[in-house]
Amino acid sequence: MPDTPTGVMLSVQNLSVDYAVKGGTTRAVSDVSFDVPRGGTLAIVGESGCGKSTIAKAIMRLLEPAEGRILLDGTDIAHLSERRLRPLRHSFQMVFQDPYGSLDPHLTARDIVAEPLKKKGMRSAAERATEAARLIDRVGLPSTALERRPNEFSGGQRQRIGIARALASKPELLICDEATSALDVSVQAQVLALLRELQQDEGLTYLVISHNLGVVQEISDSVVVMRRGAVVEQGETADVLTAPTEDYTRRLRRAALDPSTMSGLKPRHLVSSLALGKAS
Ligand SMILES: Nc1ncnc2c1ncn2[C@@H]1O[C@H](COP(=O)(O)OP(=O)(O)OP(=O)(O)O)[C@@H](O)[C@H]1O
Repeated sequence: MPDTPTGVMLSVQNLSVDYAVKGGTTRAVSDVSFDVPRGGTLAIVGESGCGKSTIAKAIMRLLEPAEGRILLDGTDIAHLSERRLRPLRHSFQMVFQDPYGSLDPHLTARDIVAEPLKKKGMRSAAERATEAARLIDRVGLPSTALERRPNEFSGGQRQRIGIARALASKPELLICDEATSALDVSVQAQVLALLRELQQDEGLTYLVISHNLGVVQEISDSVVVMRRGAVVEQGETADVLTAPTEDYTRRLRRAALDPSTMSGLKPRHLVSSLALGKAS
């Protein structure tokens, strides 16, 4: 389509998002632009309240932007009606921070993963069960997990179920909103390793929302640093994190290196070495 650069899966152009507040609106995100190449990973990082989740919600079209364009594989979805959006919905999926809150506690893992298959039009219950079993295996869980309910899993295992559910729609773009934030550092590393493996195998494109520079360094090719709803700095992750040009990024980096903040910026090899274990 017209002005999406070739090979770009997601192009966010001059995005602004408002929230309705008493007596008017407040601008939470202002004039944000970035491109995510197909098969690549872009991270959005910044302190609490800087607008990261608002951007994710706008791309998921849980919110309608005030201004700007959101080109998904060339189609501007910023203002599409729900009816016109519906056929595209499967292609962009989200993995949430709180895997417990986002999984229906009454359903088994099989039913949780099978639900989007039904929505997608897979009519046969037997086919859905087979595909759910394949996906549960794909995310590194044993087949005994299929019959269990969310409260019978650890946080890392629940996050794997959330990932399997997202994969069931066969998405092209996965938005991970603080997807590993609630997990211990070693479990976090395992989930990041799984996400990387899935990306290599399935050619997925990732938008990763995180306040944790360690996660950003571990998983992303490029990064957008945000503050108070606006972009402060953006570029290749290695460049931005090793030689930030902005004071704000330098402060984020210092905070991440300070053990008392627990943010955990770690050399890549160290996080990778933690990633060798299996599903926790
Ligand atoms: N429903 C809402 N109504 C009004 N203002 C909101 C609403 N949701 C978020 N905001 C405001 O928009 C700004 C951006 O919030 P957002 O949740 O996107 O930040 P964030 O960077 O994701 O923060 P965190 O890391 O804490 O989740 C904040 O100032 C927040 O207070």
